[in-house]
Amino acid sequence: MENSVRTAPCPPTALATDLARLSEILGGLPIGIAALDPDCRIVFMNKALEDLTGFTSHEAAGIPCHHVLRCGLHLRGVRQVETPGRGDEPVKGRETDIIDRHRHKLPVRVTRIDVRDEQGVAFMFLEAYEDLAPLRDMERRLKDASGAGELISRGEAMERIKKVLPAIAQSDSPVLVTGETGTGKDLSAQVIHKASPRARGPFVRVNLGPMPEHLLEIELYGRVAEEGEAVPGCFQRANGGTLYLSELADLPAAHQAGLVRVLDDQTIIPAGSDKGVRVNVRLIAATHKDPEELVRAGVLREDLFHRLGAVRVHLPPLRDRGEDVEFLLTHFLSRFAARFKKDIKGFSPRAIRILRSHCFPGNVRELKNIVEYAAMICQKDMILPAHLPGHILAALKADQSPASGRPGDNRGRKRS
Ligand SMILES: Nc1ncnc2c1ncn2[C@@H]1O[C@H](COP(=O)(O)OP(=O)(O)OP(=O)(O)O)[C@@H](O)[C@H]1O
Repeated sequence: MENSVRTAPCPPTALATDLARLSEILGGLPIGIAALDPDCRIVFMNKALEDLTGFTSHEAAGIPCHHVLRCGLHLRGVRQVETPGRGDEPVKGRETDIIDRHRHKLPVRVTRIDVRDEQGVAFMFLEAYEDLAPLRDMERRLKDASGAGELISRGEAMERIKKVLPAIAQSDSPVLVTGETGTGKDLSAQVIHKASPRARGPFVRVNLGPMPEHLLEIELYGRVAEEGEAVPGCFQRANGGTLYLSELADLPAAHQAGLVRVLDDQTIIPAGSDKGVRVNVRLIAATHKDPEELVRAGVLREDLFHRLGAVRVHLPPLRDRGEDVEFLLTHFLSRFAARFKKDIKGFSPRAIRILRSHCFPGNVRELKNIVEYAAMICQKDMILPAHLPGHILAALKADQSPASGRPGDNRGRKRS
């Protein structure tokens, strides 16, 4: 404080002593505090602001504030510095960004108060800087949990499933998610993770689709440093969180046996090592095939199926979800219209008839893609048949042909 008082031209001596006391008190506050003189030079900064800016109070004393407090408040417009007490609006809880010691933008909330003498003349300004980064981070996490990652539905089939997901999330058992492609297996796994006590841990997604054996081994269990650079496997990357393995049926039998061992003792052995590494991972596996049939065909090991299948979530195809189709069409249309900044009010009766009669072999993914395409090319306030992708109209025509014997309804068609 001594040095800060030294460079402040205005405060009377009594105040200098007061400031020394004040800085001692302000030093312990978790928000950044700066005192400025009437020329907007730094008089002192407390510890929190020193940590944020990377300047000590001693270094900053006497320097024009915009060199140290590099935020919108001090670097805006023609006047460069918004001068306190000279006709500018009062600064009370103003949200802006400040450049921190690492040259990163940090969101802050700034409040400024005038310190006045007996005549009411402001001779000093105190500014408080609240770090909003933790708040923004929490807002982002809440948005992720309830916004983009939400399973949208209205029909009974999905509502029933959504009701049991929170209970599944609370248990730590492995889960097997089944359902055709695009029914939301990956999304359901994310929902389970986000609602579970592991939500703060990582969610790691691995596609077990075709991969050479030796790479699969490394992808699953990692590699120790002796064989080159150490590579953490997906179990290590997911430590403390959830590992989502899609396309379980593509996992070769030898690796399935390894997976059973990991599920039993939560220990992995990285390639190039003979030492086990303990991991704390919840496993969610998925397949778009019928797991019982896979066991019968010898593709899925029975012991793995029993460990994974104790908790099962089966997502029905979209064609069996009744009112979900229209609900999802409306939901995605409002989302994409907003994203493309278009004022599209809905679907024309004919467009909705066509969509209603489509079987959506790609399920929700296909529906979402169709709406995205239609919203992108639509220049009217309504989605018309002409805005729908060609394959929908072609499928409709094929179904309407006399040879099909099904005039205009292709809902019963299953994905091949
Ligand atoms: N009920 C739903 N509400 C909102 N979006 C959904 C829903 N179901 C699926 N989606 C969206 O559809 C797309 C496909 O979903 P997801 O990847 O979860 O399906 P999947 O069953 O895992 O597919 P695949 O087996 O092909 O990997 C994603 O963009 C997902 O966000």
